[in-house]
Amino acid sequence: MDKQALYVIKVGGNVIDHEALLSTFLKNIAAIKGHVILVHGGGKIATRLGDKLGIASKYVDGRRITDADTIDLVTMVYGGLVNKKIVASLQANHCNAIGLCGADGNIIPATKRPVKTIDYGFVGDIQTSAINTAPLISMINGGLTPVFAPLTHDGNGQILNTNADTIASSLAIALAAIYEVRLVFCFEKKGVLRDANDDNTVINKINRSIYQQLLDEKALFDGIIPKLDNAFAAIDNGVKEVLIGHADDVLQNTTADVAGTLIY
Ligand SMILES: Nc1ncnc2c1ncn2[C@@H]1O[C@H](COP(=O)(O)OP(=O)(O)O)[C@@H](O)[C@H]1O
Ligand SMILES: CC(=O)N[C@@H](CCC(=O)OP(=O)(O)O)C(=O)O
Repeated sequence: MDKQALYVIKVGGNVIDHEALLSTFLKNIAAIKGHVILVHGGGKIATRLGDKLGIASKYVDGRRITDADTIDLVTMVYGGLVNKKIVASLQANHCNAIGLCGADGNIIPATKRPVKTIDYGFVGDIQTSAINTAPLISMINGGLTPVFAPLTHDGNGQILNTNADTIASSLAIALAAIYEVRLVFCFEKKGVLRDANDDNTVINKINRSIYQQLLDEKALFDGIIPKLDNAFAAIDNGVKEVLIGHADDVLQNTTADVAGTLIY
């Protein structure tokens, strides 16, 4: 029997932080025909609320250094504020969303990142083979739309902070045996751009050699690099298609006529 399609969709902090963009995006998510898992970030909001609370944010290689105060902050922001607002908004659009983090149903166990030169604190690394897909599959097949906050757990009661792109690609890989998975990264740009400030310079397709070329040309910086690494990890591990595009194009990116950047 042919596998059913599943869209694993990730939305980032710049969209979540923009009321109008987020509202349109969630309307579109609710309109998608077929199975969807939504993974959200929210780094920008956590940074802003942290500043108000006197918890300064520090990133190394795109990953937040997560000390004891910071893990409490991100648990509140990602697992509470952002996750519940998204779920309520999807419900208002008649999409039967259910809010989760990696600890719920033990779906995403993780290991605290070992200290090498950098101590990332309470940051979790995922082993894709450890993901428990059974509760997710029953939710999806039961008509629910799981909405994941970027939090995992160590199995001993400790919540861990895990990058949302990594959660999305790990879930996509874990579910690729069951579904035909398309992973869609949604952000505030039209795709991977030749010139990061010009939305008219979308690169339609990127393979590993083009990726290396773009790195050599210094056309890529900041979060787009780990996003592409997660995209290639997905493609290398059974995910059928990976797209990087604008949040406004999410509906189009669940069709054959895609907008943005295709990773192949
Ligand atoms: N060539 C590029 N094309 C697109 N974005 C780029 C490029 N180079 C750097 N970037 C930056 O990468 C960011 C996307 O990564 P990130 O901030 O982690 O997004 P998100 O929070 O949505 O996951 C963009 O907002 C942009 O500033
Ligand atoms: C460990 C780590 O860095 N976790 C991320 C999780 C949030 C995230 O990924 O948010 P965006 O998708 O909006 O960037 C963080 O705290 O920033």
